[in-house]
Amino acid sequence: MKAKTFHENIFTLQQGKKRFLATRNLSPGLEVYGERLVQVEQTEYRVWEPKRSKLAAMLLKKLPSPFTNTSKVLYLGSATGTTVSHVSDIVQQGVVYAVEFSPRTMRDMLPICEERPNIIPLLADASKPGSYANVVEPVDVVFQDVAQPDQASIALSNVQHFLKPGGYLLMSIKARSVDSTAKPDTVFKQQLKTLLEQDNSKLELVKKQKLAPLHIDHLGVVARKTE
Ligand SMILES: C[S@@+](CC[C@H](N)C(=O)[O-])C[C@H]1O[C@@H](n2cnc3c(N)ncnc32)[C@H](O)[C@@H]1O
Repeated sequence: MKAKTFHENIFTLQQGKKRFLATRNLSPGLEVYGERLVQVEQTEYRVWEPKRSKLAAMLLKKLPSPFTNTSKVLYLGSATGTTVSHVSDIVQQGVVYAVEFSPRTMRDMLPICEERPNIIPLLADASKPGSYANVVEPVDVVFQDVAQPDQASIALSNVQHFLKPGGYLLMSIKARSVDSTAKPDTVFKQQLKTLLEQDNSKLELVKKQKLAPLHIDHLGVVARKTE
């Protein structure tokens, strides 16, 4: 098995003709959700399955990754922490503020936070950023995967509260969660308009890319805050 740097703490592992995306394990010896651990030379990696993670799919689809080893990240829609744990691997010296509004789901993520001190769990509604403004500091990256009808507005209000100028928003827009009757392309256009064309948006589009076939009717978006 060979490990090749993909970006910062993100790697591709090559075994014969098979390639896997993986992150460097922040908690060696511990898996988080049943993912494969792979040792290459002195380093342990956690295999990151793009079918289970919109963020992994976005990176594989060549959307740019703004993460560094020290990034501060606001993660909206953390669910049980599957992808959050990989972000925790990627920003080893940084911090991940992980927002989830379902108490049951959040409860499943808490054991992960005990092993990973760079994750700060926040039981909160991402559409009310003021409710966690006393905890979250200005961040380098906002990642959003809440699958809600008002996804773009939720992303925008968090960007306005927390994203540093020059920072990046990454989001996955799920067309069917916004409007299950409209054509996905119509939904994507309308959500991008909300995100980018409001007077106070201050976001410029860097790249967008559909995530099919890994995630059907999802659009991955990367935007940069201009000021
Ligand atoms: C598609 S799942 C996220 C999957 C996760 N990002 C991953 O890759 O492991 C969406 C999550 O967002 C949460 N969610 C939806 N609306 C939310 C809101 N307004 N505030 C906080 N969490 C929300 C849901 O409870 C659900 O757990």
